[in-house]
Amino acid sequence: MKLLILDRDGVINFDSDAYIKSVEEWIPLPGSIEAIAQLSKAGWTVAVATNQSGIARGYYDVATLEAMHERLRSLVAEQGGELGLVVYCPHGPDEGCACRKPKPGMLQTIAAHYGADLAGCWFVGDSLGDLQAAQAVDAQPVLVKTGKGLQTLAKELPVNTLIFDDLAAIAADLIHK
Ligand SMILES: O=P(O)(O)OC[C@@H](O)[C@H]1O[C@@H](OP(=O)(O)O)[C@@H](O)[C@@H](O)[C@@H]1O
Ligand SMILES: [Mg+2]
Ligand SMILES: [Zn+2]
Repeated sequence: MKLLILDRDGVINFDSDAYIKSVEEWIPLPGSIEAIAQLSKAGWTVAVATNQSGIARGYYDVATLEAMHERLRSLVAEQGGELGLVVYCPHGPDEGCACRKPKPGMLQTIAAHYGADLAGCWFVGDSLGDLQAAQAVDAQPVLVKTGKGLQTLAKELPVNTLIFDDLAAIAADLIHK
């Protein structure tokens, strides 16, 4: 199956060092909603794997987080597309969970949900941890220059990392391949 997995903050929406703490603070990056809709209309299943330590830190609650994801889902639907499974890690960095990136737990959850193989599956992120999570399960690490992407570009990346300007460029590449 054509499965594409996306990080959320810095890939789909603007990120902030102060965390994205409300639906009002959750603002799509230019072209990202259209990109997801076009991919889904072209037969891609688009899923999301996002760290949300703001939950553990008490910055926002699960209901607020899910309202953000409902907003995302409805915006994609308005463009005629369909968003797939959204998986989040609500834990803090010191909790030792299995789901927080760079651990690949969320990618594995998504793959199991769809009965899909992660080998070579594109996982698009803006942080090194996203790329490392992909690498851990032989998925294809893909870096975008939005969000924290330009800072990440200056770090030592997994050798096979693909680099794109933004999610719209990824959609154009995958749809017109
Ligand atoms: O990029 P994704 O995984 O969708 O979500 C990242 C967010 O959960 C937040 O992750 C935090 O990292 P720490 O969780 O504090 O290490 C910081 O980088 C915040 O700026 C960022 O908004
Ligand atoms: Mg991110
Ligand atoms: Zn977790």
